[in-house]
Amino acid sequence: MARTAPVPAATDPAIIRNFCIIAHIDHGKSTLADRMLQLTGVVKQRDMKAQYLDRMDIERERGITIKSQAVRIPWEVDGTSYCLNMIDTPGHVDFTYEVSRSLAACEGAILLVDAAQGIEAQTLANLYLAMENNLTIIPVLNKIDLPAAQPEKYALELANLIGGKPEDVLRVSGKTGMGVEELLDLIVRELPAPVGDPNAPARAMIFDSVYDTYRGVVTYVRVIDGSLSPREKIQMMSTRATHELLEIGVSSPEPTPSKGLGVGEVGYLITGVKDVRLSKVGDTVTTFHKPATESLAGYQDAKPMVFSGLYPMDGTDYPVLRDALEKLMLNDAALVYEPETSAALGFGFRVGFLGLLHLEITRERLEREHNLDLISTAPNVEYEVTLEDKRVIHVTNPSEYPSGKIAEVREPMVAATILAPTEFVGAIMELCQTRRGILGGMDYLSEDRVEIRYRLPLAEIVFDFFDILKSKTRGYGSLDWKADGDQVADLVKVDILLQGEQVDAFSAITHREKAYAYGVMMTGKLRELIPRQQFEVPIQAAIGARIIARESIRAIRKDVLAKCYGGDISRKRKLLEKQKEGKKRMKMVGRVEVPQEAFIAALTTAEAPKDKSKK
Ligand SMILES: Nc1nc2c(ncn2[C@@H]2O[C@H](COP(=O)(O)OP(=O)(O)OP(=O)(O)O)[C@@H](O)[C@H]2O)c(=O)[nH]1
Repeated sequence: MARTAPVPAATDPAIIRNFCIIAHIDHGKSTLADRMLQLTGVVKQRDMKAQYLDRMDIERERGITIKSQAVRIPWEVDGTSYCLNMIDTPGHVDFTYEVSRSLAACEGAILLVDAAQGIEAQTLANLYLAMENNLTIIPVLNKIDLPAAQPEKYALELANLIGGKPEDVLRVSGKTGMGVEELLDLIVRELPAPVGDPNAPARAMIFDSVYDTYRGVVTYVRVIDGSLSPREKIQMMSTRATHELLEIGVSSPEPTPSKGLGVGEVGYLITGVKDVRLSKVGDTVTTFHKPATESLAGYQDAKPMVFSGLYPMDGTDYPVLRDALEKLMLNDAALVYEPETSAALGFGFRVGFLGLLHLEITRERLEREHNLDLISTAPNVEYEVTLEDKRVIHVTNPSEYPSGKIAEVREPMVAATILAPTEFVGAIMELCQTRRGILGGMDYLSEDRVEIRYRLPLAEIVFDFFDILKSKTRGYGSLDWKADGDQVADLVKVDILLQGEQVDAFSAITHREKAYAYGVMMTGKLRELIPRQQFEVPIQAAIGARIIARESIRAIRKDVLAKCYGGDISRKRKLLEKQKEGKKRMKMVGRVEVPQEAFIAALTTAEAPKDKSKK
């Protein structure tokens, strides 16, 4: 990596401005950030690649930002050189905690809204987070170069939302660069300079922590009080663990060592630790020799919300999966896992994620970076089960759900915000109602757009809720949610049995009223997916000993030689060999042969089986 001369220790806080850009997904945050880097000469034209800050391949391919980064940008206003620190925030709802820590590192936020789309659910969620952190907000309309842009309409919407005049809403285009210089000027003029006590014991907040193969964990911090210097011994206030500061520096945007970081500054620390868990987002860094007594507010441990079993398609890949998860964990403090076994799927892991996107990204990284083929079981949430003897257990896997003696079950809830054009209100309410939602309130943002708030069980939205919302609102609906306590729920475990044998991978915890629908759906699906055997195979769905749905696969003797007339023995042998090959990929459930594909298809296709009369 290219490194320039060390930057001096401690910049005068009066010339520092720390800001982030907050926006709904795809409203152009990364493009605007790129344009700023280019305009200020931080990144040379020839080095510019689209979305400079999105470093991970998957991020770039999917066009989403997962990990935040901070970049120092010089900008001159009225003859004074200012030092702007731009902190990039992840844009997806799964990473709300990381967003909130990035915001806490700033004094101000650019609230970026697509001038052709208007305010969306994450615009609001991020705005509320920024307000909770007392940030100064600069409203900006982006993509005004688009023919479909309606700046007048949405400037009014924004002004109504945060107070102020529509004409004060800046209009820019991250694509053409229009308005971006004015925006940089506005950042200097409108945002307050950081304040802190330079003589107090050091306190710096970690807002990001990433694992780098060559340098170990790189920790991004914002100094609140005091200062940090190279070679100093630092201490993490949550764990009291101490590390030596091997390198300290700023990103501009390549890592550039500095002689220290003072009040209000943003930079990175390298201590040689190899596990991001030792340097957690939200934690306070202080020095060992002059430790602060009080850590900064807002620290919390990442809490997994969604659990899924991950199994290698090929059982011999289990050690590869184990090593891959171990490696990934160094890079992802939110990931938790433990080994589990399934009679149907073999050896695997139960993995906890922040949300569905986190699950998808993790799975994709495992498959891509470690060349693995994986099966993931249907995602579920964590239930708190109180038994009759008062013992409390936490269930993240349906097969661990106790079969009786349950006093109470509690399920996690979320507060969801949905934004959509008013014509879809009926459809959205219907969807939320069928998902056991309770309407919290409704506000009109403008004549034709409405914000609807629901309290919903997390289990009802983790799987396909967003996709259905999108299709019911013809793509216009947006969703954001955050954890909102828990509630007592009437839940049951539905088991699926093949010829009387329970298949653990298909068990599900559902609301009592939905158990029947799940049973019918799963038995129907399996009837289509499992090939006929030489005997009849009953497929049943059961709650405890009570059968709630039943299908059966009729018996057939599959004669692979039927097509072989004539006496060509070598051809016959080939066919028999082929049949044997196929058998290897079969799993035995009791006497029933189930192709691996049937498991995967049953676990991955969410929709109910097609009309059976066609078969
Ligand atoms: N016409 C036009 N298109 C833009 C502008 N800014 C961004 N885009 C396009 O909008 C899409 C999304 O832009 P990104 O910069 O990736 O959006 P983002 O907000 O960073 O997305 P996330 O990282 O997923 O939150 C891309 O296809 C951009 O090319 C703009 O000013 N004008």
